[in-house]
Amino acid sequence: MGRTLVLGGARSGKSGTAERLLAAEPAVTYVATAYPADHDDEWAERVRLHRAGRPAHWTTRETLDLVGLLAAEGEPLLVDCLTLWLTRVMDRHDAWDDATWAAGAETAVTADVDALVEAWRTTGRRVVAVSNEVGQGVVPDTASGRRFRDQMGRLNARVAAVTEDVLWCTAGRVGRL
Ligand SMILES: Nc1nc2c(ncn2[C@@H]2O[C@H](COP(=O)(O)OP(=O)(O)OP(=O)(O)O)[C@@H](O)[C@H]2O)c(=O)[nH]1
Repeated sequence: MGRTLVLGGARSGKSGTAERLLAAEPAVTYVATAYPADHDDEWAERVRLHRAGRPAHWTTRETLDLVGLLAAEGEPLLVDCLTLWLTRVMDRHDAWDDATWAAGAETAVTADVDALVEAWRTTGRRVVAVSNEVGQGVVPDTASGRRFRDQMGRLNARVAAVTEDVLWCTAGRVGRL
């Protein structure tokens, strides 16, 4: 049992690292928080390759309901990834615009993040989550980009604070934080 957070940048090897951690499990639920494969052609091809690369006995769930899955008992979960989860939570609450952010979206996003962190902290399942480190590039030139970067950094830090094992992927190599 236990929690593992796998952090890194794009194409750093995060997903493969997370999959290898659970390779010996007899059953795994892969939780895809990304948009469904009909999002666009390039995305559909990526999703197809990811699916083809996963063990055939794994189950795939496409959902944002991480809290529900973490609260339930069951086989290990591989959550890929917290970055798309946050993106879609911000979409759902119309959180990109300054006016809507101030008018209630900040409160709604914060409540969802609080619930996720608490569910992650208290889960009894073996869980591995992948997340992107998005704060090491240039400062985004839009307010919404800077807001996302800040929210993502805080979410990663809050999840890491209640995680036994935090791994860092870069250039296909993995280190332990
Ligand atoms: N909707 C959906 N998304 C999936 C599925 N399998 C994988 N994904 C998504 O694919 C994304 C990860 O793939 P990439 O974007 O290619 O990975 P990356 O972050 O660039 O690179 P790595 O660091 O190597 O993982 C995650 O957001 C997953 O949710 C699936 O079956 N359905």
